[in-house]
Amino acid sequence: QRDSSTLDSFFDDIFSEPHQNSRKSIFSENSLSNYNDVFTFQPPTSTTPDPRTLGCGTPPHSCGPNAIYRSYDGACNNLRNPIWGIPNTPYRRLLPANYGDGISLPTTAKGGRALPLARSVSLALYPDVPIFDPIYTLNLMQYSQIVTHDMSRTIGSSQTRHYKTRCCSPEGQLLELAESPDHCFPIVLPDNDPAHSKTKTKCMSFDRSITNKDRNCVEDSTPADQLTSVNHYLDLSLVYGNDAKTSRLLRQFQNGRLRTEHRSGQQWLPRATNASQTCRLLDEKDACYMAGDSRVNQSPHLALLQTIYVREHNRLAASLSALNPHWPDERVFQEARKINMAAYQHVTYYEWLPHLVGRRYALGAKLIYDVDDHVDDYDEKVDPTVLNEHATAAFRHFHSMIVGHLHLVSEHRTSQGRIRLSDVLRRPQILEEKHGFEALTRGLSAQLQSASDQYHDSEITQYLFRGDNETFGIDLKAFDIQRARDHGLATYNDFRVLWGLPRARRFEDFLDWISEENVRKLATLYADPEDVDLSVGGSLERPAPGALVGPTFLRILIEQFSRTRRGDRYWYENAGKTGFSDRQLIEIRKASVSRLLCDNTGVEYMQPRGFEKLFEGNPLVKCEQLPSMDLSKWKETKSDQYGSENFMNRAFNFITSL
Ligand code: HEM
Repeated sequence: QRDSSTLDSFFDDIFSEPHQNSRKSIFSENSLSNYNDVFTFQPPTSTTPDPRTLGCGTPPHSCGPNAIYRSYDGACNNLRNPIWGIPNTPYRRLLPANYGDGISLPTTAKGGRALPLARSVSLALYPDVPIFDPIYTLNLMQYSQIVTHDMSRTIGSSQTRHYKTRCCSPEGQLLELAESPDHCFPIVLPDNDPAHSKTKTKCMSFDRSITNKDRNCVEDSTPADQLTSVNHYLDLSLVYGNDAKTSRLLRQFQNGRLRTEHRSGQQWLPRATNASQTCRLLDEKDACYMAGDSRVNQSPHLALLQTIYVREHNRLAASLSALNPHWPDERVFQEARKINMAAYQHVTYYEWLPHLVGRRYALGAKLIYDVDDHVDDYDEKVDPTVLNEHATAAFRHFHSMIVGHLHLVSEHRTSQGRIRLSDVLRRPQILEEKHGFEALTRGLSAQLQSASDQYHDSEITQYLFRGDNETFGIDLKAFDIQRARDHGLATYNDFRVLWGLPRARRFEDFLDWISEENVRKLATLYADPEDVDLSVGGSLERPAPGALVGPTFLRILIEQFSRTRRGDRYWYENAGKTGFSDRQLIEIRKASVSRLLCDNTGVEYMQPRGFEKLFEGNPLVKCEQLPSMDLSKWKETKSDQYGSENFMNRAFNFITSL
C-alpha cells in the first residue's frame, strides 16, 4: 500500500507529461515516434498525410472561417484540420496498438500465453453485489450515457471492423475501407458537396470483380484502428444529428423548433420510421423514437433524457421567438441550439465531471476554472478526437453505476413500483403510460445509483438484451473486455508505466492500487502480470481521493476531457464571434441538471444538486426556486437590429427564402 506522502507526490505529478524514461523502456524507437506524435500535436504538413484522411490526400473540406454556428458533423471546427472530430474517423490512441498478430487480430494471447476468456474474467471479478453509491443519484449514471452517446460509437455492434485496405478516389478522397477481401466492411462515401462531410456508412461485401488497382487501393501495413461513427465534439449531436441531412429530418422549420409529436398534452420525440426493427414493440402503436442518435430507444431513462433535451430546445426557441419576433426560423433554431449546447457543456464540465474525476483534479488539470468571465483556452493544435482507451476502457468503467431496477417515484419521493431493466430495454412505451415520464424523472433524481466499483448488476451481466422468451441475455462487462481486446488496447501494465506507476513484475506489485483479494484473483486468471487487460486492471484500482476511478483511468479521462474542451473552437466559455456576451455567459452558468428536468417535465419539486441525493443540505424545493437562465439577455435591441445583427438577419432571410 502507498503511504499518503507517496500518494500526494503521485497526484502532484498527475498533470505532468507522461514519463519519458518509462516510455523508452517499453517501446522501440519506431513506435516511440508514433507515440510522441500524440502528445506533441504535430500539425500535418503536405509531406505528412493527415491520419484522418487515412492517406488518401486532401481533406474534403473548404471552410468558411467566419461561421458563427457549429456544423452538424463537426467539420471546420478546427480550421487548420477541418476534418478533425467528424464522424466515421478513427479513434486516436495514447499508446501503440497491441494486437494478437501485431496488425489487426484481437489480442487472445501474450507471448504465447492464452488470455482468460472475457466471460470467465467477468464472472470471477465483476459479480452482482448490490452496493449503492452513498451520494450519487441515478441521474449521474444516466447523464454519463448521454455524454458517451454524444462523443463516440464504435462502428459494428457485434463485431469490430478493422480497416486494412483503403481505396481513394482520383481526387484523393477516401472511398472505402476494407478489412479483408472476405469480410463485410464499412464503406465511407463522401458526397458531392465539397463544403460538407456528409458520409454514408454501409456494410457490403468486397466486390472481387473490381481490382484494388482500379480503385486506387492500398494495403495498409500499420496496425488497424477502429472508426467511430458519430462526431467527437460535445455538441448534443445525439439531439441534433451528426450530419446536416439528419438534422433536417429532425427539424420542423417553423419558429426554430425541433419536430415533436403531441399526445396527452405533452411533446414526444417523432416516431422512428423503422420502429419494428429498432424497438421491441408489444403493440404496433407503441412508442419508438427517432432522434439524432439511433441508440435513443436503448433504455427508457435514456429516451427520457433525450426527450428532455428536445423539449428544452423548443422551450428556448419559444422564448427567443417571443423576444425577437423578427427573427426567421433559421436564426431562432441556431440560437436555441447554441444555448442548449452551451448549457449542456456547462452542466457536463462544472456539475457532472467533477463528481467523476474529483473537483481538485478537474481544477488542477484545467478542465474547469474558478472564474466569472470568459476562459478562452482554445488551442488549435489540440486534437479533440476521442481516444480509443477512453471509449473502450476508462469510460466504460461506469457501466458499474447501472442499477437493474427503475423506480417509479411520487412527488413525495415514495416509490410506487419498480421495473426490471431487461424488461424495458428497447421498449420506451413506459414513458407514455400513466405519468410514467414524471415518475421515472423523479426516480432518476431520488434513486441512488450503483457504486462505481467492480460490482455489476446482473441485469447487465446476465440478462442484457434478453429476448421476451429467453431466460438469459448477454454480459456487458464481458463485451467490454472483449471489445478492448478487439481494439488492441495496450495493457494495464503499459498504462501504469505511462502514467508513472512502476511496471509490475510480479502480481503482488499491483497491490499499490488493487486489493489483495483482487490481486489473488488476477493471479489465478492470468498467466503473467504483463497480460492483464487495461479494462480489467484499471477498473479494479482503488479510487483516487475525491474521484470515482483509480489513477490509471483518471489520467485517461482527464486527457480526454482536456482535449474535448481545449480542442473545441466553439466551446461556450470562449469569447469572440462564436461565443456569448458577458451578460449571456452569466445566464448560461446558471444552468443545472435539476432545472433542466424541472423545466421540461411536470415534476414540481427537485433538489438543487440533482446528481446528489436528498439530504438536509440538498432538500427538495419548488422548481421555481432553482436558478434559471434569463433569456431576455438575448433580446435584440434597436441598435443591434440596425447594426451587424440586422445584417445577419437579412442574410438568414435571404438564405431561407431561396
Ligand atoms: C442502462 C444503461 C446502459 C446500457 C444498457 C449500456 C449498454 C452499452 C452497450 C450495449 C454498449 C456497446 C458494447 C459493445 O458493443 O462494445 C455500450 C458501449 C458504451 N457504453 Fe454503455 N450502457 C449503459 C450505460 C452507460 C453508462 C452510464 C456509461 C458511462 C459513461 C456508458 C459508457 C459506454 C461507453 C463509453 C461505450 C463505448 C462507446 C463507443 O462505442 O465508443 N454506458 N454500452
